[in-house]
Amino acid sequence: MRYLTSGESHGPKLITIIEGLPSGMPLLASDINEELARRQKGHGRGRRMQIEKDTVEIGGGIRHGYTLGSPVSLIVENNDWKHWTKIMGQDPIEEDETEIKRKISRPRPGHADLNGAIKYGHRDMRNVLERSSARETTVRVAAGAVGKKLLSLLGIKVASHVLEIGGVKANVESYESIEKLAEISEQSPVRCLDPIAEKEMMKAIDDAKTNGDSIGGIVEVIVEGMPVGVGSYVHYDRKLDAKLAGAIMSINAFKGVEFGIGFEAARKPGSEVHDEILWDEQNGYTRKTNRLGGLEGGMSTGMPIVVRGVMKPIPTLYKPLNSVDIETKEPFAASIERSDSCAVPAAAVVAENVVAWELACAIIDQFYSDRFDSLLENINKHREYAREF
Ligand SMILES: Cc1cc2nc3c(=O)[nH]c(=O)nc-3n(C[C@H](O)[C@H](O)[C@H](O)COP(=O)(O)O)c2cc1C
Ligand SMILES: C=C(O[C@@H]1CC(C(=O)O)=C[C@@H](OP(=O)(O)O)[C@H]1O)C(=O)O
Repeated sequence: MRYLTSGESHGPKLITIIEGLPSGMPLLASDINEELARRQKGHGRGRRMQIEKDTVEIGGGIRHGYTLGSPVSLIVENNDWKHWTKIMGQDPIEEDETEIKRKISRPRPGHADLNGAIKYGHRDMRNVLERSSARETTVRVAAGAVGKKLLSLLGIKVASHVLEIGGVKANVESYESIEKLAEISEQSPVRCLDPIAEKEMMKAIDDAKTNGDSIGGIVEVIVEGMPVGVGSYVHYDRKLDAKLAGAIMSINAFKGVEFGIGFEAARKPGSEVHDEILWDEQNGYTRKTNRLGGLEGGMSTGMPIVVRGVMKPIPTLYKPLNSVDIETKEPFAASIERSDSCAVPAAAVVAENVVAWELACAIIDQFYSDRFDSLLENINKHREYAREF
């Protein structure tokens, strides 16, 4: 299964085409819109989120609430486009339209601007920033929501929460159930399970905004119900942990990823890292602990998958950073019009959906069928086989 996306941040629309979904899978626009609305929330977002109200139009691939097995195309309109029709217009422009032609020649530190301009030969860096913007995560979430729907129909649940913002850590040792975790994080303006940390996180975001600064954080995605043995140890590009790490790292501003106890493993002896194997009649093989986050040898262990990602602070700051104008080569202090001061809560939703997509792809690869009903049958047979192994 794969998807491509197209669209610029202030262009008319964002589009994704998903190929490889089985036929006969229930799928509604509302399944996707729910995830899109979740991505738009969170304390610390800028004015753009008040302009947009992301919903999908289904361009093809679905009939009467079920997938057809043909490519599914999803389209999200940019409400902001109406303010940008001249600057982002697709037709050639006249020589004297200087206002519209004004080029962005000042690269913003921390963005794709300078490297992208050099790579593609753009002297107007708008040609870079429009596509490198995290606006594109809208349609990545739309595709991820389809993956998440497929997983849920197979009994696999995905949820996320925020562990840290601007150095404020949530005190979360355990969670009651994945449903409860999803419910509590959904109610929090920063998607945090710890009510004390939640308030401190919100204050940290407000302080950063007041100071013209920005802050990052850590998000955690948890997956329950994955069958054992998905992914593979036999070749590098079939390793499930590598795919999940790539998916997290592909989110704008993400700079690190870890599974289970993650980097802490470097500081502990093996006896405190590896998960002892247990067996009982009802469940088959399980683990005494889940320090390795549900992954061993590039495959799922059947325990919950626990993956975390680190988001750097938003690079566009009201407090200007120094840069160099590519036309004059003169230094300047970057000034900006609008930006998020913290997008960690929104990024948790993005992380949840890119993880769901990757797992859905791995499941389709392994239990392949053109039909959803036999995909479900294949996975259930595998679950039974693993239990009796
Ligand atoms: C949900 C989300 C919202 C973001 N909003 C902004 C923003 O308002 N302003 C900004 O400068 N960067 C924002 N970013 C981060 C930039 O898109 C990102 O840092 C930039 O594209 C450079 O990519 P890199 O940080 O991965 O190297 C956001 C990222 C995410 C995931
Ligand atoms: C539009 C979204 O996020 C945008 C991501 C972003 C960036 O540079 O990544 C910059 C901002 O764009 P704008 O300058 O239009 O306000 C954010 O609002 C979104 O998440 O839907």
